[in-house]
Amino acid sequence: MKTLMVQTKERTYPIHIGSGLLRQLPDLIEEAGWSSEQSLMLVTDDQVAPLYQEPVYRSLTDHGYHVECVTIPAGEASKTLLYWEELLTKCIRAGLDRTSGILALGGGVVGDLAGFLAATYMRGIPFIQLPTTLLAHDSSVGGKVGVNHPLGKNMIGAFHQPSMVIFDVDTLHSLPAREVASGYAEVIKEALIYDPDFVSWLEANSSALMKLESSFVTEAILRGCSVKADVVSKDEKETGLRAILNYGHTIGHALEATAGYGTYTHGEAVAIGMVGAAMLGEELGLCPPLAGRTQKLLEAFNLPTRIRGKLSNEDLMERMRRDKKVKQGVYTFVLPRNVGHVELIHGVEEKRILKVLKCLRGEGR
Ligand SMILES: NC(=O)c1ccc[n+]([C@@H]2O[C@H](COP(=O)([O-])OP(=O)(O)OC[C@H]3O[C@@H](n4cnc5c(N)ncnc54)[C@H](O)[C@@H]3O)[C@@H](O)[C@H]2O)c1
Ligand SMILES: O=C(O)C(=O)C[C@@H](O)[C@H](O)[C@H](O)COP(=O)(O)O
Ligand SMILES: [Zn+2]
Repeated sequence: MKTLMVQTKERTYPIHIGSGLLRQLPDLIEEAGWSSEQSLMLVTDDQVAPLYQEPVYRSLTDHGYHVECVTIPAGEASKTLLYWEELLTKCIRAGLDRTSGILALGGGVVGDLAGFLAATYMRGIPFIQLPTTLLAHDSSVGGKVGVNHPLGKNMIGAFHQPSMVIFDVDTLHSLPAREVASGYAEVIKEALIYDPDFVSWLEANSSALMKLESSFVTEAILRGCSVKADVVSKDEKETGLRAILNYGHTIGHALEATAGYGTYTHGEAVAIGMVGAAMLGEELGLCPPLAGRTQKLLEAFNLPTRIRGKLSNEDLMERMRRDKKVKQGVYTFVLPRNVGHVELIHGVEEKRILKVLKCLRGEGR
């Protein structure tokens, strides 16, 4: 098992990464000060439940915990206020109190929703992230929790740090290929924003990584989580630096919401968004040519690099105007300066974005 630490004002907590960790859950959560006197709620989705709920439930109840299990339908469409309210009702009915804890067993959807539940139930109770998707190496760390609104991604939420992240890499072997690829989009993002050597390593090892060869995937998760943990430790609430973790997300989030949640996976949308950001960086003369290299890297991980389907520019632009990084109504993007280095740029002209959207539809380059 490898352990990284996240150090924020709210709390310092470990990210444990390794094989067989779900079997060691009772011992690991004890490290976070949890004990069988607490009631627990285990939140998961209906695709993860048949795979991993039972062993987790059994190991905890065998150690004397009282555990209530709740399941949401799998997929982005469940990350809503409706399911949040339904889960709150279950917490109240189950009699959870301020000493209770929530376990989020699943991908980013479960983690964000269960985390928001933990942030808001009785004004905040502890929770532990048990990520089961590759993408969730990103979502489980850093305390951004929340739900979508029909008008925009993650528009409702909070910062609420988990007490611990326990990433059992064995769970990745049941992931559909599309979700493996999607998870690598955020790994590639972490490399592109922070670490040129990491980018070269991903380029050199895409084939082993896509096959989920154990030492490679563990290293990718460790390096990705290190970037995330470092950025979050320096700027927990996104007053500055943390915005770089949003690379590719201005276009990405607009695509997800406009196409309908779940049409693109989050990672696919971010992949297209990163190509768009590289094109925009080039268009504005901020960086040397990077879009081609970005695209090649994403393609090596079977990720899309062009917009598909009929999505209107008006709808996409409207979503981008509502992006959470926007201040004083001007379009705001995280854009590259070079490989491994990005910056937050306010006031990008509409005509430049429209030109990039045209390229992303395969009409310009
Ligand atoms: N909070 C953050 O900092 C942050 C960071 C990145 C992404 N996110 C959010 O995360 C969400 C995307 O997360 P995701 O990609 O994990 O999606 P997800 O949670 O929908 O999981 C993807 C699919 O994989 C299934 N699945 C999960 N684990 C599995 C396993 N081990 N074996 C088989 N199937 C499994 C799920 O049931 C689902 O169908 C988005 O809502 C995104 O906005 C949040
Ligand atoms: O942790 C962050 O900060 C990120 O931006 C990570 C992103 O990968 C993630 O998708 C996050 O949920 C986006 O945050 P948002 O504030 O743009 O909703
Ligand atoms: Zn993301």
